[in-house]
Amino acid sequence: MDDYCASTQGSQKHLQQMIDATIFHRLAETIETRKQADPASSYVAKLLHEGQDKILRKIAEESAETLLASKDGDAQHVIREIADLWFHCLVLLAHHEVSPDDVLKELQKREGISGIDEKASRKIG
Ligand SMILES: N=c1c2ncn([C@@H]3O[C@H](COP(=O)(O)OP(=O)(O)OP(=O)(O)O)[C@@H](O)[C@H]3O)c2ncn1[C@@H]1O[C@H](COP(=O)(O)O)[C@@H](O)[C@H]1O
Repeated sequence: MDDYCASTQGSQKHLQQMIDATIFHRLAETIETRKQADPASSYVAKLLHEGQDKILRKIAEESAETLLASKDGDAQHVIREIADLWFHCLVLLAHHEVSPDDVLKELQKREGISGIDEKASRKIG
């Protein structure tokens, strides 16, 4: 039993190390450091300094550009626009003092729950 617990803890630690190493987390850490940076030398600091409305405008802009890239049928362009969109969403999360982990945990909670079933259960209540 002790061996089992040790091995489970070992794999959980390994999993956590893998999660910590993702670009989402590295980028979120960089964005966090930019809260103290000079807006003249950092794009993220500039966005955070200009505030929520500027960040939301960028998200709306990048969403529209994603839509246009998709309608053009250009998958590589879609990838670049979604990268812009996700990046600006990470800046919005930092503005709200929350981490990408909170979003990942929300997705994890929904894992395996069909959107069709979830919607139907809303109608019953
Ligand atoms: N991943 C990104 C990233 N993706 C996109 N962008 C910037 O997001 C902007 C996208 O907006 P647009 O294409 O509309 O460009 P724009 O017209 O110049 O923007 P606006 O003047 O309208 O605000 C561009 O300036 C891009 O350079 C990014 N800027 C920064 N990062 C990451 O954030 C880190 C910190 O950046 P700094 O804070 O600038 O050091 C970097 O090391 C990168 O890892």
